[in-house]
Amino acid sequence: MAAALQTLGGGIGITLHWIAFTPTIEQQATEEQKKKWLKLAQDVAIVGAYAQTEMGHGTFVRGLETTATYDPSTQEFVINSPTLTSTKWWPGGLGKTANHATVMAQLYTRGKCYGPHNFMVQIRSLENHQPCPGVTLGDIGPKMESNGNDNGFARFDHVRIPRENMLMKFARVEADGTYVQPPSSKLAYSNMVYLRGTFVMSAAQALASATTIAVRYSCVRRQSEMKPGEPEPQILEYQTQQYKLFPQLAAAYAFWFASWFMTQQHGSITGSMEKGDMSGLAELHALSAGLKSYTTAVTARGIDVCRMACGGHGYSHASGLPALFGGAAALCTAEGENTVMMLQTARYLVKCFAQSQAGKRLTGTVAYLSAVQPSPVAGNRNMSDLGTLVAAFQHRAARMVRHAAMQMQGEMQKGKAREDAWNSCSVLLIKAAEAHVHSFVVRNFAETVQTVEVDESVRAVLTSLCQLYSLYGITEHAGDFLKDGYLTGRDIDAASSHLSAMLARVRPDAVALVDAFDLHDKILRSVLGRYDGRVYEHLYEWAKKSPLNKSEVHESYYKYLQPFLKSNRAKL
Ligand SMILES: CC/C=C\C/C=C\C/C=C\C/C=C\C/C=C\C/C=C\CC/C=C/C(=O)SCCNC(=O)CCNC(=O)[C@H](O)C(C)(C)COP(=O)(O)OP(=O)(O)OC[C@H]1O[C@@H](n2cnc3c(N)ncnc32)[C@H](O)[C@@H]1OP(=O)(O)O
Ligand SMILES: Cc1cc2nc3c(=O)[nH]c(=O)nc-3n(C[C@H](O)[C@H](O)[C@H](O)COP(=O)(O)OP(=O)(O)OC[C@H]3O[C@@H](n4cnc5c(N)ncnc54)[C@H](O)[C@@H]3O)c2cc1C
Repeated sequence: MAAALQTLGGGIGITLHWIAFTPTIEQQATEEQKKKWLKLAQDVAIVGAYAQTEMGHGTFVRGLETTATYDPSTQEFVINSPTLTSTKWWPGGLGKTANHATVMAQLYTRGKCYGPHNFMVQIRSLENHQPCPGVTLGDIGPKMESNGNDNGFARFDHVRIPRENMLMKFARVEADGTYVQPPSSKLAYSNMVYLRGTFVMSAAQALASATTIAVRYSCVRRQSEMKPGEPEPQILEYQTQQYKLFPQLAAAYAFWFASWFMTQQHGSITGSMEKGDMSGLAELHALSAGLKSYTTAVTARGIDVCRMACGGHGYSHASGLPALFGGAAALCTAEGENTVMMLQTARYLVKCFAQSQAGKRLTGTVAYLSAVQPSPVAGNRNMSDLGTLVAAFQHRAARMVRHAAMQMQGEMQKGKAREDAWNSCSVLLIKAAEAHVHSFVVRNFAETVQTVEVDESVRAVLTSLCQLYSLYGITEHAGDFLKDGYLTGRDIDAASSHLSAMLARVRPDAVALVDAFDLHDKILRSVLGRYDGRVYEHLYEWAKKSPLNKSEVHESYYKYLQPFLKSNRAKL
């Protein structure tokens, strides 16, 4: 049943029950509270939404307006939407599906505000699914994609909930209204860190889906003449088609491996946090925010490249690519808008750079910032060597982080306030953070292909894919590598020719590489990407099922076209 609900479309949105509501109980509820709600959620005996974003605030969580005011006389919290802009807006499943929600609200007790905290609120009757007293619910209307999901709105008119409905694993309010501080105020945000981490795998899956569709179709589709008089070639024989698709295919593998690292990091750091060691939280936040931002942005662009590479049929919903693009586009905004998330990573990098300047030895994903020499040693580099490529990306990132941080220091030395200096350098900061995440993805890709337990012939293919991904990144951002002479023009030319060689080397394994994602036709939902390659027959069958083909002459002819034609003919 639960699995069936997961796939239900048509106004039933249960995705967020699984990826946000239930994990929030797991991560933010006490053991007592888990006994009350966790099994109900896991067995889908209740259906929940994660209600944080409001009409007026999504990014700035500290600016949320919904209030939860503690009433010690009844030991209840009063949940209220004081303004129109405080209306909860966007949460998946909130409109028509969920009967519970974890509501993020500003906590007030004894007249003082303690900032955003999570509260469990029943929003619909378990008997007849009608909204509970004081709760107004609805769907926010059609969206770019995912219209099977009822992203909804909710308003609360002084809705009373028991004190025990505050998720109190970290912070709590005692019966007399005393607020007990959490180890870190950011622990209330821990589920967002978790969800951002899962978006890295969603991005990898989405890009894997798109490249599977486009590569398979590019082997079915024959078009034009490569040589006069010869049969039309598979469009995948064109180097331009390989240049479009293979870097996206390589990125899908890169992001898949990055999501493995993200999952492992999340597990290990949250494990330490359970024992009271918060030292890894900052790195976890910076990594999850940066990887989510970088992988979802590259994925959305990459899916559209795959769509365009499939010509007109790529633009049809039969391809599955428009829906994938719409979904991936959502990942760029949801769970922390990409710009804001990359700025969070930049904030961490500037902090680490300052620590490194003060002599601290950096560790983890920023360790390279301490190690990289500012003065580059130019020379003929072996641009097919993975170690050389990784070092180039780390040098680029270190240079850009140093440049952005020094620019900011310069602005402050001119008398600017830190916040103004930050804002006037934020484009540089974003580019530096992107370079940092890019270097992490390349390094992780290289380390994974060198250590993953596979047959040596498979390792050789993965190594070519990693070289292709890295060389593509260098040629696409050549200026960053040339700027301080770390790479020379000859190096960039060498990178370009190696990239061409990699395109040709990956070509024979391209179909095997997408088949390895093992995405069933039922998941791909694409006529172009069918495993059996029978595109044309199924394209025709798909079109015949179009609602417009239910009648030979559509009713619109009689309503509009016929009278219009008649009146025009009458004027002749
Ligand atoms: C095989 C299948 C094939 C394909 C299928 C796959 C994919 C298909 C394609 C797509 C998928 C399909 C459809 C897509 C549809 C929908 C997507 C699915 C689900 C959507 C779910 C979405 C849910 C949500 O959006 S929930 C709401 C999310 N909201 C946010 O994320 C809000 C973002 N804002 C914030 O987090 C914060 O406001 C902030 C920006 C971080 C600022 O916080 P704050 O102002 O408090 O902090 P400061 O910036 O001042 O920094 C202070 C200090 O705190 C540290 N900090 C901040 N946050 C954290 C944190 N989370 N953890 C730890 N530390 C944190 C920060 O670093 C500072 O530290 P220092 O002072 O030391 O520097
Ligand atoms: C498909 C989908 C599903 C969603 N599901 C949920 C859900 O289940 N639960 C939930 O609570 N929310 C959900 N959301 C809401 C989502 O979390 C917010 O849309 C997101 O956090 C962005 O906030 P916003 O929409 O208010 O945009 P804003 O924060 O207003 O951002 C608008 C623009 O302003 C820029 N900006 C904002 N702040 C800064 C800054 N400090 N520096 C630089 N630029 C800045 C942003 O970069 C962005 O370009 C969903 C959204 C979508 C699209």
